[in-house]
Amino acid sequence: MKQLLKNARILSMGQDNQILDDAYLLIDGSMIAQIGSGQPPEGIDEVVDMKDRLLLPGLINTHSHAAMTLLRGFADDLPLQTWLEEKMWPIEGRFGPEQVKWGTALAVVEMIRSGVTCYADMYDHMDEVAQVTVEAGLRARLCRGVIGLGSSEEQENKRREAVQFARNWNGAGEGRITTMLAPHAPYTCPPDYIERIVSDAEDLNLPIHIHMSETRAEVETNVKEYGVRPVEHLERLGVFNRPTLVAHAVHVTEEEIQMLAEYGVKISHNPGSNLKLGSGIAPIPAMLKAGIRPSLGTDGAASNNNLDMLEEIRLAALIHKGVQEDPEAVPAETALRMGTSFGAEALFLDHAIGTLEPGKQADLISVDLTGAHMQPPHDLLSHIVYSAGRDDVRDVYVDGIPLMQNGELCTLDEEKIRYEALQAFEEVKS
Ligand SMILES: CSC[C@H]1O[C@@H](n2cnc3c(O)ncnc32)[C@H](O)[C@@H]1O
Ligand SMILES: [Zn+2]
Repeated sequence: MKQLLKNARILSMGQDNQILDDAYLLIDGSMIAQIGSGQPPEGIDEVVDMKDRLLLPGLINTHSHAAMTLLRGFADDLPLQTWLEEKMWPIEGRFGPEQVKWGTALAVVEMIRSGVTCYADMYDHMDEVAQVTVEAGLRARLCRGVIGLGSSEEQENKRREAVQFARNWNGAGEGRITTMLAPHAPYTCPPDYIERIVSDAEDLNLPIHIHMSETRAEVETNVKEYGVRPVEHLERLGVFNRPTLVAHAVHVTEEEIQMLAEYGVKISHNPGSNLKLGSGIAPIPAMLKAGIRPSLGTDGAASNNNLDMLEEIRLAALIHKGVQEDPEAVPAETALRMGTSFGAEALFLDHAIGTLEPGKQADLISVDLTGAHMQPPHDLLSHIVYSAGRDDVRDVYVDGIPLMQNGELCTLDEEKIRYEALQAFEEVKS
């Protein structure tokens, strides 16, 4: 089927950031076939008028725990370890497939509404996450996060489950679902366990996703237990010999940044979560100088407390300017790339998504340009980064399929999801 989105303004985020005016984007099947200005092609099955809308690549959330929407506001204003050990892990221990299913569905509604077309998720009961994602039509890189603090039998069961999930779902949903393996963190997985997971990742030819150097306390504990900081620790365990995406990387030195750059390790910067948990601020300007292209993630809704990628993009553009006392620390264009094309690279999907270019999958969003806060419309990239809000997102397409049109969800029953999610939370709250 051929769909024509016409009368639009288009920000492709390809090599340059030029905006096309009075432009069209032709979708053939699941892919972008043509982008141009002026007279649109003929022989179209469906035409959508995008007057007063800016088309741009879908936003890519490279680190989340979707089902944690059920725990939004459950425990605020605590440091990471207390928050995890005393609040999150006890209630997550009572989560079953129903909690993960409806918590994830709620997250997926929130993400689509705020312009996310692809997300990475690390959690438990991942069959539910994958099923919900396929039904919603979103794209995702999914992994069963494993915490190796239990008996060796428990460890092995979780590892087998993670491998099974990664094998079963890689390529599902007409290729929209891909997978990874995820040892949760150096402080929750013993070294030999991480090594076994690296070897599984090699066997399956899949990337690794892991939390790393999120807090100063984590780094200090790692030094006490293993004699080295987390970056060197994971390097010694062979993690970086695989394509790897690390979440956070807040407490990393210049030398460590150099090492991560040399190994081509991908970074998911989670400014909202890091600020709320008081973890610190990742040295993003130094990473950019070293040639790393950091991506952006929300983390779970219990530490953020939303899944709004436009907010993460704005935070990334603002906080580093403040910390560095340098308004050029993270320019607007870089911040938007962190939420789009750098996100695609972080999920090893840049051959398919991240920019609007012929030959790529039609994963795109439209943003309404008529709001008072979007005037005058002379620098639209600036407005997206510094001014737009999630309610400005009007249309969301993945693989050329509309998931939201004119603010109406096309694939999900939002009211039912809201109801079921609250029920699922009631069952586990004590
Ligand atoms: C084993 S599934 C994922 C696991 O990660 C926990 N989690 C959520 N946010 C964070 C964070 O910022 N750092 C470390 N771990 C986090 C979540 O509660 C799940 O237990
Ligand atoms: Zn996380």
